[in-house]
Amino acid sequence: MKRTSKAASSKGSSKPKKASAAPAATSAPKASVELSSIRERIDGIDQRIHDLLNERARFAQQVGESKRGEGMSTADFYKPEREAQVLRNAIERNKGPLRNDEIVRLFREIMSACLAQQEPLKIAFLGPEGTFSQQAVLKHFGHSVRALPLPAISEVFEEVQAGHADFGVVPIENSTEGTVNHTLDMFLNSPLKICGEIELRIRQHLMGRMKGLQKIARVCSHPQSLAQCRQWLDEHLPNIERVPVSSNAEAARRARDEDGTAAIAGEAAAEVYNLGVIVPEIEDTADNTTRFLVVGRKLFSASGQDKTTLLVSAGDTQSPGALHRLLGPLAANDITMTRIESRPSRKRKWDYVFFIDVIGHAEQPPLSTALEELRKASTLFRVLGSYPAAVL
Ligand SMILES: O=C(O)C(=O)C[C@]1(C(=O)O)C=C[C@@H](O)C=C1
Repeated sequence: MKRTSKAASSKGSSKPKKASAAPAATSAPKASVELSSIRERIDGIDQRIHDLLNERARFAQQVGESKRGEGMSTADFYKPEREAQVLRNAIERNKGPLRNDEIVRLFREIMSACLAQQEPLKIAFLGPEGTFSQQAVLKHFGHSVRALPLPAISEVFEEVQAGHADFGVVPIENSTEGTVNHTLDMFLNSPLKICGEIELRIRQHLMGRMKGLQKIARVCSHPQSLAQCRQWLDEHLPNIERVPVSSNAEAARRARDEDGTAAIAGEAAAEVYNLGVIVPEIEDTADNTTRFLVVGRKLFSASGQDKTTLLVSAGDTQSPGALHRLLGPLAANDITMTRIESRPSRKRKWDYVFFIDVIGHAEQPPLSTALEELRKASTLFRVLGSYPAAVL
């Protein structure tokens, strides 16, 4: 079956192929000698890695001391542009056998631990524990941070703005279901800046305390997740009630506490709420991915591969050529636009603002030149942030 083979193949592909077994009786003593000598080599390498990790940590400490000397605060110690460069360098020199995503994960954790020596960053996210937002926090900042779950996207913005958290992580769009409008609308009135983006492959699992599909009376999940699995639900559970809830973690909690309730959520929720996965990977599109934004209080310098998000308006949206006036300066300066989204301005009816993502950093040409021209052509112009393009 499609689902079973997908899960099996993703596991199988990461396992190294074993050499075919040699005859047991004669080769066993030789194999154990080989094994112990290989393990000796591994112990020696571990010692070197360990020494190098601590040597690296001491240098990172020195960087921290010099930053402190310049009067910087905890949030200022974090340098997303430098971290992106370290990770891109790691990918570039990687010759395997470790995969790029594993190498990136390991170096991410090393930087996370090095930075936490100075003081762990506080990262607010849309909770509770076990949500995809939490996974995004750990993917981007590593495990040596203090992750603060909050009940609403607006509270994530508020906590960062008030300085109670250094950064916030919020979902912005899903490759199957599109924009998270609530997040986009927060930028209309918030002074916060975008400091990073995170792409997370979303694997939705059907989970519960029951074994098969027969005992399921209702399926709970966040509306976005229910929508990402619509076709699968239509096909396999057509007459079962779908209950939208505030988060996937809340759905998992209900599946733990209520008879007949199953949840759609990620692996982390199954672990936190101690549920069995009934059917893995039920999302309708195979590369289902959510993009998250990191929000903070200041702008960062260029990393070499950056994106910029703009909030613009041309005044009367319904006048001839209004959108053309905004996009003209981008086209004239060869700027690549990766996304455009219109939202009600919330000032007048049928009046719209545009959120535009482009390739490049706002302070570097050719984008800086294009933005000067765009500023003149618009009635509302804000750079919401320039930030490193997601590394994997
Ligand atoms: O290069 C710096 O500015 C550091 O603080 C060092 C380091 C690292 O471990 O490489 C740690 C944290 C920063 O976010 C970026 C890089």
